[in-house]
Amino acid sequence: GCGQRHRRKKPSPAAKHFTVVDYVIFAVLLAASMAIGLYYALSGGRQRTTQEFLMADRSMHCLPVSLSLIASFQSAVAIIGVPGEIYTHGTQYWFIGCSYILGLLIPAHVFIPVLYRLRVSSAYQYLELRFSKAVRICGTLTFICQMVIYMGVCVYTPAFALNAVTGFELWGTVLATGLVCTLYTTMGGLKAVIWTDVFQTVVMFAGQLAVIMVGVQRTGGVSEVWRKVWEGNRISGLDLNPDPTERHTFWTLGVGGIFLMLSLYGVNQAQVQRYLSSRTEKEAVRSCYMVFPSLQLALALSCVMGLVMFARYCGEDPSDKLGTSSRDAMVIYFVMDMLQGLPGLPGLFVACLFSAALSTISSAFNSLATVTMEDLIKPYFPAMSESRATLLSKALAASYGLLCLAMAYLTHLMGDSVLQVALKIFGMVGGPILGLFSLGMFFPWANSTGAVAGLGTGLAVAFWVGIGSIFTRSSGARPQDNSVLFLLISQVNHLSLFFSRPTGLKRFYSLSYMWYSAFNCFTVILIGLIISFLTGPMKEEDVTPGTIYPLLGKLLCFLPEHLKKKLCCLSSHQMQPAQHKENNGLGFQQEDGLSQEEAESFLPDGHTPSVEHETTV
Ligand SMILES: O=C(O)CCCC[C@@H]1SC[C@@H]2NC(=O)N[C@@H]21
Ligand code: NA
Repeated sequence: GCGQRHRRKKPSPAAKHFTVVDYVIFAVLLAASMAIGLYYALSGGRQRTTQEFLMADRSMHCLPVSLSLIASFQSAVAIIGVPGEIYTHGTQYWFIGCSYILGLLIPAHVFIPVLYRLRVSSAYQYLELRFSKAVRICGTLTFICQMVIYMGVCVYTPAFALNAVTGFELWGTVLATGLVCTLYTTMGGLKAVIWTDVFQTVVMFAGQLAVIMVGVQRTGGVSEVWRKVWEGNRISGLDLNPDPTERHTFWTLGVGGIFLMLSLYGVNQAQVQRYLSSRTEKEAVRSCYMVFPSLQLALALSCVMGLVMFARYCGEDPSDKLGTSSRDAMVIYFVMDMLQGLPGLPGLFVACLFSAALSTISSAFNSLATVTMEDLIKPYFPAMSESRATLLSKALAASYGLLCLAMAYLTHLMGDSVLQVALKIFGMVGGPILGLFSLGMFFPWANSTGAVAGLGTGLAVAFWVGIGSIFTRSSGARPQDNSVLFLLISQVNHLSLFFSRPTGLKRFYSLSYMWYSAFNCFTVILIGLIISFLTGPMKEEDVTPGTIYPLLGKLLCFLPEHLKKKLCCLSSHQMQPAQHKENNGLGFQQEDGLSQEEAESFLPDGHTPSVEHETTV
């Protein structure tokens, strides 16, 4: 127990109410977001071209880009799910912070240089350059599925949690959030999405900080909180258990988490679009570096919030007070319990919750509209006028908004821990996409057949493990017994009993969901290489310049040049040098000139330096 010195009075019953001030603060958040959307709809180029609407005229500075990068994948799921995780299982999850080092360095020095120099708008254009149009379409469709499901979770989470505790109108909130977000994204384009992300990230941090400060103060101060948390052994040590079915260890979080980060910050369209909207490549790399401290802060705030919550309730089960055993709803209960009687603070936390949700959903809308436009429509309608293309992009953003509301309802049927649901989605779908890009960038022999076969196998295995894990109770979220999904599964349960009889398969299903990204990534690469060699590997000269990252060359950089050339059978010219004015290897003219510093990177005799020197880490 917590060694409580005195019998604490039972917290007041669950029904917490908002004062008018709280609703006003929530309304101010929505209005401010709308205002930013309107501003960018009426200023600059007034969102008349897809270059502006989808790529922010490639003019962004690193500060807004870095805050927008964090906001894109830090939604209400983390704000609610992480404290619930720490409350229940202790601070083991905090070790995911170790994965942020390589999880951001590799995107900064591998993925950004390759993708930025190809001057693409959609990350999946890379797949056409490296492989074929078919591979690009498969990548785009996979990304669309991933983000549509993820969006549903992000819209549903804050509304559900608030409704469970405060009676906050559930579907009215989902509708309000979805509509406001759709409006400012459709009106203001990527510029509005990035600047609302900046504003919403500030609100998000402020809300969490307020809860922590009031919570510590009301739970008897820092030392009292530390004592209770320590005695409740919620401070987890370094768990070096190598067992891959162990849910959270240093390996699943610190190493498995790297692949999760690479799938998000390396190849996910939402993040790639932000890198590509930067003024120069160096600005994009800088924004990636700047993500690190803010991401660690976001992680720390949500973990500390979980510890303060533990100090307050000492591991008590909330179900009697709340009517649901969901830890996620308990976090809201804790917040309302702490902020009760401080007018405006509950409203600030609600604004924090919805800022987290809005900034993620708007990034998803905009990136979905971009890839649909660039990958699925433009190639078939090359003659489409700029104004029609922009109008269509806006219509797409709006329709994705409505689709996301439908997905929110589907989330109603999924497991109970939203954090686990979100991380599983990233692992099951983001992992194979990371594998596809890695196959293309690091293995010159890989061909299109191998890429498609690899992706297909990777997704099939990913869903096999993911769905299978729902049967085996050990590894992850279980749908609530009354949920439709559960009833569906229990119909086939006898099948699963049949499957899960051999321990091997049961162990396979029990793989920690934190390994999904790595496991699925390697499956795609392995199958992709095998099929490529079986169907005739690609030759070095057939590979489009600039689509290969000379991994071998980098790893063996200590070798003398001539040895490297012989060994890596890949000379450094494979890596696209910084683009020259007239042609960017894509066959179409570059809309805008190079930035000053990129232009200066050319040597006086016009020879473009081999990228080796430019991208040395
Ligand atoms: O918050 C969400 O919407 C999804 C859960 C967190 C996604 C991953 S976890 C590692 C990285 N750190 C973050 O803050 N978000 C991503
Ligand atoms: Na967010």
